[in-house]
Amino acid sequence: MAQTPLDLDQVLADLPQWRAHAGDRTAIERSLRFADFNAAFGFMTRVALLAETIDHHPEWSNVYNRVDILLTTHDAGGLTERDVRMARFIDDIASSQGTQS
Ligand SMILES: C[C@H](O)[C@H](O)[C@H]1CNC2=NC(N)=NC(=O)C2=N1
Repeated sequence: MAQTPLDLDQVLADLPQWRAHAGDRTAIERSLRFADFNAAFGFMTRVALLAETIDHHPEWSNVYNRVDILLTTHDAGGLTERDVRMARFIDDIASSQGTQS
């Protein structure tokens, strides 16, 4: 579902733990480190359940206890409220489970 893209700087101003993607797409990124693979995969499972619920999916990779996440809305060619909602959800979980790396 297409939506009007949000301004990158305004999104980042509200999400201090996220950074701008340094590529040719408008996207935000956050890297997290957990205690171990079990904790990292548990986090990914919780995010995956939200992703299916709101039909909005992160681009991410996992190596042992590390999860690198990129958020953007492909359908809109930029950032939308769905990315902000996903980022806030991730921040909430990470504040109790993960650490920034
Ligand atoms: C058909 C389906 O609703 C779309 O492809 C959804 C699925 N998940 C998505 N996830 C993300 N990150 N961006 C999208 O534009 C998107 N679109």
